[in-house]
Amino acid sequence: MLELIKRFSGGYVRYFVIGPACKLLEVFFDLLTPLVIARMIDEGVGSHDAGVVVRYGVLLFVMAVVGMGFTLVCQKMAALASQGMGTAVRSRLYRRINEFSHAELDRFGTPSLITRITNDINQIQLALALGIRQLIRWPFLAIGSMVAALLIDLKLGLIFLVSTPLIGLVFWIVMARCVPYFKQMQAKLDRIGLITREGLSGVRVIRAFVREEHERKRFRDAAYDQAAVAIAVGKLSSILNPVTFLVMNLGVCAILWMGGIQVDTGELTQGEVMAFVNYMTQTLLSIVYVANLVVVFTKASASASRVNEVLHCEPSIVDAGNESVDLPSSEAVASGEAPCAIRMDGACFAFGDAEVNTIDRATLELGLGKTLGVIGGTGSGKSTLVSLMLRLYDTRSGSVEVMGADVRAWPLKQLRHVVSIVPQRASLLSGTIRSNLTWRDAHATDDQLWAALEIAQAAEFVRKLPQGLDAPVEAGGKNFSGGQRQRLTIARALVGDPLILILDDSASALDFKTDAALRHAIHERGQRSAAEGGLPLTTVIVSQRVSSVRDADVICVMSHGQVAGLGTHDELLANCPLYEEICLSQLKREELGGSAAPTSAPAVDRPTRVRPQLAGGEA
Ligand SMILES: Nc1ncnc2c1ncn2[C@@H]1O[C@H](COP(=O)(O)OP(=O)(O)OP(=O)(O)O)[C@@H](O)[C@H]1O
Repeated sequence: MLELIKRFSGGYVRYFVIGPACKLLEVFFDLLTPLVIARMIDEGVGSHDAGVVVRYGVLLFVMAVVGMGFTLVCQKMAALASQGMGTAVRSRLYRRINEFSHAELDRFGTPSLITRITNDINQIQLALALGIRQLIRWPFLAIGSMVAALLIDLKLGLIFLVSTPLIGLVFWIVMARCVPYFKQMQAKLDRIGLITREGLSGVRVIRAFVREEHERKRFRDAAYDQAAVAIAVGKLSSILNPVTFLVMNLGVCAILWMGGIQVDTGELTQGEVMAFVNYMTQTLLSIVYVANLVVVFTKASASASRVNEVLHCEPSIVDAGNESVDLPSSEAVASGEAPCAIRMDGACFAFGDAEVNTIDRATLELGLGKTLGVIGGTGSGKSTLVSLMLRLYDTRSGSVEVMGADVRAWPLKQLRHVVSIVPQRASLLSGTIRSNLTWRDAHATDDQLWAALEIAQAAEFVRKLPQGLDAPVEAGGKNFSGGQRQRLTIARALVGDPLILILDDSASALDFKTDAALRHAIHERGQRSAAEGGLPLTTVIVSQRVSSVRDADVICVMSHGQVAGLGTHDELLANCPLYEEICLSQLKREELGGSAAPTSAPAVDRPTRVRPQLAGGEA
């Protein structure tokens, strides 16, 4: 917590000074009040002098108004500092999360990051506001009241010296037991967040599979789990108030009893006894508030360590800070001297600290303008393989090169402008079609957007929308069908003229005809840019469908994270049993043979070098 305050309190130091200073002045008036009341009783009430009572009454009123003025200033300072600092921490946290590579996002998990940026920062803001408003007030009020009481009468003060440590001890014992529960409560909140998020985002499929009861139970269990911890804390702390008030009231009784005797003997006045009772109440109530502050600060400290954990986590994928990578010239492409568009050499990758590689010694080369098809069973590593090509993850060993330069040497922005991916899950943000299409190029013209929509086979349905490019897109694109969402995300990836386009199973919701038309249009677009003197478009198509990859220049067959086969459709049919098996599971044998000429006619003279590598790494 202190670390966050040190780091983010920069522009708010004055609020941290003025706020507590005002509070101190307010405490001064609070301490003075019992003395004024004592005078009012002794000098006014005791002698039946209404004038004196009114005078002291006016004084008390003025003190209350001035005290309230200080309170208001302090409240304002607390609000400005806590909201300002909270916003600064939240912005920094959000920035840091955006810097994270997929590895860090996997490590923390989205629900936990959401809880940290919302609930945890709220706890910190609450603690900051209460800190400014009350951290000074209650300890000073407690100590001040005790000192004032002892100054009035030392003997009666002994009651303070017994009751205050007694209550302090009870608080200490209870708090020591409660504190460990607070951390648990935050973790349990994370779980509730996770289940809520899964349940709400997957509500359609949950209903389709009649899993409502199961999901309700899962949520109920998580909520009860969290409630159990909260109840345990509640039970422990429930003894605090009764004990405090018991001790306080016993103390008041003792003061009235012993004070009464002293009033009889003339050692004390009635007003002083009343002042004593007020100070006693103030002291013990202060301890209650201090204990509440301890609870708030303990929770905030648990939250602060969760926020710090994210802030201290360095993104594993950072820009090397290099100048931009030079792209091959069209002359180099024409003369066949251009480097490969993509080259992997023994690339290995594993998620987190896993011992087994998810991608194991992947080696392949793809010439500029060529098409790579990636096929394989579910979970064989297709998506992970292509995510290495735009450095969403870093390899453990081996290398990945794009246009002849290691992906680590590329400025990330340039790499991700050159390589454009359409992820497996079509993701659209609320806004308009235009705002979703211009992610890669904010200045794209309408003509460019329509051209991308045409290639993505999306122009027809967008044209039918009354607002066209400005048609609204709801959160997650839920006002579009799965196939329409996929086509819009493909169009988005095409805007800004990428040189390498990766389609990660992103046409799965399209019918076969539209899928074929899409691949044809992408190929034509590559041909056009090459003919116009630009660099040809290189395409990577990840798919479970043989029909989507069979015409690719190179097909990479993935199995258990390894490249089990690499070659054209015909070559693989001849030498990769796994590929043949996949083909036969989707096509009749007579549909397999004598593959048609590739639709993606070579755009460059440089042939794609094929290095088949069988499962287990043997060549
Ligand atoms: N974020 C992750 N953390 C840990 N393991 C993961 C993660 N993402 C994927 N995996 C695992 O890595 C393996 C490869 O996953 P990947 O998504 O690359 O497979 P895929 O071939 O694309 O599958 P599919 O065709 O079903 O999309 C799987 O076993 C999967 O469980």
